[in-house]
Amino acid sequence: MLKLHNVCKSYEGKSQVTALAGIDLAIGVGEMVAIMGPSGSGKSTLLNLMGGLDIPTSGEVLVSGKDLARSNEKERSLYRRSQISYIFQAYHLMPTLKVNQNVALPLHLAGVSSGEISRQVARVLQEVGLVARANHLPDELSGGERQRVAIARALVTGAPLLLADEPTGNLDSARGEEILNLLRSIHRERGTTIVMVTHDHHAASACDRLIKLRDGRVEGDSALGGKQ
Ligand SMILES: Nc1ncnc2c1ncn2[C@@H]1O[C@H](COP(=O)(O)OP(=O)(O)OP(=O)(O)O)[C@@H](O)[C@H]1O
Repeated sequence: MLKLHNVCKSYEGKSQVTALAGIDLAIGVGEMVAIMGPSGSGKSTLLNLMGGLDIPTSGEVLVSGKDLARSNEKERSLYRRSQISYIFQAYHLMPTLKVNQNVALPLHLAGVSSGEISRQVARVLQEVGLVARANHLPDELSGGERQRVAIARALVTGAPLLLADEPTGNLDSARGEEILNLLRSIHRERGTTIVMVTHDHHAASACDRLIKLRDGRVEGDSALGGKQ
């Protein structure tokens, strides 16, 4: 699904920072992959390149054979809308919209009809166990519930690749476990490919594969059991 060839990313500023220094990786359809590494090792930069939010300084980011690095902004925007969904540590929900409106947002932006939006939103709220909270505002919810809203919003478009940046980073271990179980069941039931950046070894152990970064390079790449 995704192949990176000799990907480098530098940031220009007062001094040049090399965030990624030659990454070679292939991620297959239906994999659930954890990315770990020390602070500053390039994890978020790598996730942004996979999501078409940024382009590398050199190298190729191939999606189904097409190079995102050589695509224009319009093509990358289409890729982001149709292929990618994101979840973040800080949820990034719209505070003035109710749960069902937050989840509906990507479908509104895609111009989907209101009948279809209602059906899809009801379906994903059921999937994440939040039907009873549909008319609540985000600040009336617990952290775990907010992350489940963010997951519902990510699922509603049916994108095949879910990118998650520290999805359990703000949660206690019980709530974190619920989110990991939910991601695992999405992976199993829908076949969604999931790439998750985490600092937490327990979260990583929910995945099938662990990629370790250090100083912008792949330091390790190994298969994990993946909890069933
Ligand atoms: N927009 C930017 N401008 C300049 N330097 C940046 C920018 N974004 C990231 N960097 C630098 O690139 C390197 C990699 O950053 P990145 O955020 O990818 O690391 P990370 O592994 O995700 O770190 P953390 O675990 O702390 O979030 C760091 O040295 C960082 O300071």
